[in-house]
This record gives sequence, C-alpha cells and structure tokens, in this order.
Amino acid sequence: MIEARGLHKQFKTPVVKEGSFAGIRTLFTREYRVKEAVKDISFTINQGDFIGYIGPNGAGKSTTIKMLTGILHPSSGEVRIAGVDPHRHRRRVVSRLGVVFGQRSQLWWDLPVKDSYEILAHMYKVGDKERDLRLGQLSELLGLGEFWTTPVRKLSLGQRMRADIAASMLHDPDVLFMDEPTIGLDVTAKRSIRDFLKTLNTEFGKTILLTTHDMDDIEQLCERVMVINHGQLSYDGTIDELREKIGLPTTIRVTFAGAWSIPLPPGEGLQLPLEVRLPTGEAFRVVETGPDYVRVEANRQQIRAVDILREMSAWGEAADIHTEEPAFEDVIHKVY
Ligand SMILES: Nc1ncnc2c1ncn2[C@@H]1O[C@H](COP(=O)(O)OP(=O)(O)OP(=O)(O)O)[C@@H](O)[C@H]1O
Repeated sequence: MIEARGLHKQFKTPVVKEGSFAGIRTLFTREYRVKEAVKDISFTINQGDFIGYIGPNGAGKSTTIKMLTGILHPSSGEVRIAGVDPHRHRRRVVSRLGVVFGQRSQLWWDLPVKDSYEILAHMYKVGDKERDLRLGQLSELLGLGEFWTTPVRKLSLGQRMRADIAASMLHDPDVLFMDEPTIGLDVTAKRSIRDFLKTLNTEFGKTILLTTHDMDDIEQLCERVMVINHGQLSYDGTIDELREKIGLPTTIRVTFAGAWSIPLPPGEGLQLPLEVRLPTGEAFRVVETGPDYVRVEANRQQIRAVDILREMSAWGEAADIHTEEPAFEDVIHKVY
C-alpha cells in the first residue's frame, strides 16, 4: 500500500550573516547550511496496518509524512502509494489520502464548521448525496452536531480536532496520516479520538500512520511502531519485540505476612543490590527492602516470574504480590 525506498531529504538554508546590513547580505549570500532531515529511510506499510511513527523533536517525522503525501519531493529515493508517486501524480493520490496535522487546522477559521465541509466536499468532488451520507456517519461517531454551525475559531481544541479529523475523512480515503491528532487534549477528548481511530482501522479497514509524542496513544492503538532518530529509522517492529529488545527490568514486590529473611552466606550482611542466583543458573536482583516487603528486579526474557516467586516464598510467608512491567515511556526513552 505504502512503499518508501531509500528516502532522503535535505534542506538547504542560507547562512545568516551577522553585523550591519545582515539581512541584505544574507539575501545575497552564496553560503548554505545543509540539513539532512531524513537519511535513507525504507519501509513497507500494508493495507489495514495501524502504525506508530515516533521519534524525538526534530527527528524527521513531519518531513517523512510530507514526502509520503506528496507535499515535499524527496532529495532522493522514492515513495509509492498504491503504486503511484504522490509528488508526480498528486491529484490521483490525494483522493486516497486523508491528512491531519494536529498543530494546524485545514478548516476555514471564520466560517461555521458545516461551510468548511461544503468547500472541502466541492474541492474533492464529493457529490451532495455522498457528502450528506458521510457527514451523517461522521457526526454520529465524532459528535459533530454540538458545534455544527459554530465558527471554527470558537471551537475548543477537542472540538476542533474532531472537526479536522472529520474533514480529512470526507472523501472516504483509505490511507490516513495523523500527525499529532491528540496534542494538547484532555484525557476524555483523547479517548474519543483514540476510539474513533480504532474504529476506522478495525471496522472500516483504514490504513493509518500515526505520529505522536503520547506513548499511551501508541501503546493502545498500534501493533507496529517505527522509530526515527536523527533522520534514520532506528527500529521497525512490534511493541512487544521492542520491549524485549530494550530489556528493561520487570519489578516484583512481595509483601510478607510476618518476619522474612534472605539466606546469606555466613558472616555476610544484606547489601543492596543483591544478586540472587537460582540453582538452575538464572538470576534476579533484590533492589529494595522494607519492614514487611522485598522488591526485586528481573529481566523477563531471562527468568520466569514463577521461579522468582518460588525462591522468594522460602524467605517468608507471602501476603501480597505486585508485579510492574516497565512503562512504555521508559522503553521509548531508552530508544531515543
Ligand atoms: N523547510 C525546512 N527548512 C529547513 N529545515 C527544515 C525544514 N523542515 C524541517 N527542517 C528541519 O529538519 C529536521 C526534521 O524536522 P521535522 O519537522 O521533520 O521533525 P519532527 O520529527 O516532525 O519534529 P517534531 O516532533 O518536533 O514535530 C529538523 O531539524 C528541522 O529543523
């Protein structure tokens, strides 16, 4: 559905001169600074995929999306959307694409929401009957009715985002590029956008590439994630594989009903962190202790929780067990 092969994008910006007449001297300068925003990126996205495209600020996400949607021409490499070059054949491709840039609205600021939809439907050559049918469905899913006649500038951020997402769907595209569609939204508004995107993917089979800094969005919606860093893809795979690859420890905290003690070699006191090795060779670490609890860390790829608990049950009578997987935010922080 979407193919990117060896994508590069360089931006040339004039070096800004300092001192008197700096503006004019910059205008006539022959010195340029070259910024390689995207360096040799390749990937394939299949129909019906829901993919997270993440990376730190300035990593090259928006530049990639602009190349995929035909807004920017790659310096080298190629993009194909359903076999078509989006830059050369913009008109043919645009009818298949829906794009939302969360930081910018594509709606007309001073017009009522419904008027923007009429203009967009006209631009995309969507007939009146089809437009009304689609707006009816979108209104039901996104609750557009509550601000139908309100000028866009008077909408709350959550309403504006819902209105923008509906606008991107008016021509019923099969591929959606969502660049930060939940930015700045409260928990409830985020949830309604997430639910809608999920419905689009699972019930309507839309292919979605989602860019966001919100790791909950990614964890809840995407099976596959692509990580871009300094213009290069540093990871492309499932979230679970990424967790495994990064190998942050799982934490297990056991609260004991009464006294507890960790068997130590004679004459040795308890020093943290303490490595505990099982007779089978696998190990875990005791990292914290309290009057009635012991907290340990372990790599789940190397040792089973059940084996840790069996060992710990010999230290005292367990009253409660709490297990915590590494937060996805921490996994991503490590990748960045
Ligand atoms: N038109 C441009 N001219 C010059 N440099 C640019 C241009 N657009 C982007 N860049 C630079 O290219 C790099 C990648 O920018 P891009 O906007 O793609 O990053 P991003 O991953 O989307 O970042 P963010 O998460 O902050 O939105 C940045 O260093 C940026 O300053």
